[in-house]
Amino acid sequence: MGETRRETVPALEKEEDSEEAHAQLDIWKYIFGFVELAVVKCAIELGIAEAIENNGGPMTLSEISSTLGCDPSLLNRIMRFLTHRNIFKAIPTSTNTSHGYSYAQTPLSHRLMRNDKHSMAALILLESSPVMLAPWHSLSACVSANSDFPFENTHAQDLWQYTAANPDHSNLFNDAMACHANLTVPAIIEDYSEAFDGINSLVDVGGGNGTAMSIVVKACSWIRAINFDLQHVIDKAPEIERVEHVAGDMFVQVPKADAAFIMAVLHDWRDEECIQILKKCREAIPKDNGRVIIAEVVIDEEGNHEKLKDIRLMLDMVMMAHTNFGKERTLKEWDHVIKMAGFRTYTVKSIKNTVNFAIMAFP
Ligand SMILES: C[S@@+](CC[C@H](N)C(=O)[O-])C[C@H]1O[C@@H](n2cnc3c(N)ncnc32)[C@H](O)[C@@H]1O
Repeated sequence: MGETRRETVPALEKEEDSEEAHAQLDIWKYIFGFVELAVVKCAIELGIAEAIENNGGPMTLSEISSTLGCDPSLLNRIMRFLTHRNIFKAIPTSTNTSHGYSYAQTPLSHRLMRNDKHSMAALILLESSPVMLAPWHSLSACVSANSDFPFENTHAQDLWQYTAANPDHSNLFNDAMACHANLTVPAIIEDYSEAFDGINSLVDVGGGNGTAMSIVVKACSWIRAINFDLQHVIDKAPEIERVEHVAGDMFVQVPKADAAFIMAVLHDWRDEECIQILKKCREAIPKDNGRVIIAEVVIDEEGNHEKLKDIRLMLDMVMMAHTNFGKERTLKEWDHVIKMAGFRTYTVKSIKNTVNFAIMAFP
């Protein structure tokens, strides 16, 4: 019998092989990265989650397709894709004559409903709209030439001019921001209620349609709130008890209050503009015991929570595509703008289950 010889594979070669194998699979994520967004948008537009919810329980494919007026074989493939990603749950059902599935809601599918308290539908519809997708095609031109801004290059106006001139897009944008507020503000109140202690009046700078302040005044009955935004946004804002809507320009003046709240606004602007906005917030609050509550992402260079870090880095890319100079900031970058705006001191607190932090700045 001949001797069997076993070659020893050097560790480095093994590692390279495994990296190669991972790359071969991982690259598909990037080739078809858009598919998840497109199919989820399709599910929202069809109203699949609403149909199951209105039914009061799981539905078979033929029940969903007849309710929605869809082609059953195409819908079957959509449902197979969505259940594979745990967006809906497929429950095996069998009768004497057939085998199949019933489809049930999951926490993720609830987020695809337009009127659910956890709805993210408007945010998905905004990000998947042709208006917001088109600028991504100009990202490399912007980075290499460092001149053209993707959104402005595509639409000949910046995001704020575009929303002012296009009421439908403005409505979609404000509804999407309301989803963001519904997600983030209760989390801040839950995790950091002290932020609102001792405040009788609060102004939300760039508050959109007032969703954030409607949540705050409900949770903190002692607070009277001002929702401050551009005229065309305020014109469409619904009436909210104990919330006064005020139109204006945050670069000129912010309405006076005991404290200012500013969420997902500063990341739209470059440092010089941020400093200007923060100075206007500082002027709006009392010198001795006022505070500005900044709800924003902090990019953690070290990154100890990979999933959240990934979302924060994606948001930074979104800022690049949709604003002229906007960016998500590291703690060092926040330190710079807050100090340059004349604040004496500040605290930073991460908010559980959200990508946001609450930075409290004191004049
Ligand atoms: C990204 S949205 C954030 C909305 C809201 N704070 C939230 O987090 O859901 C930015 C907001 O800033 C408002 N904004 C932009 N420029 C402004 C200005 N010069 N003065 C006041 N608000 C402005 C926009 O209309 C928009 O509502």
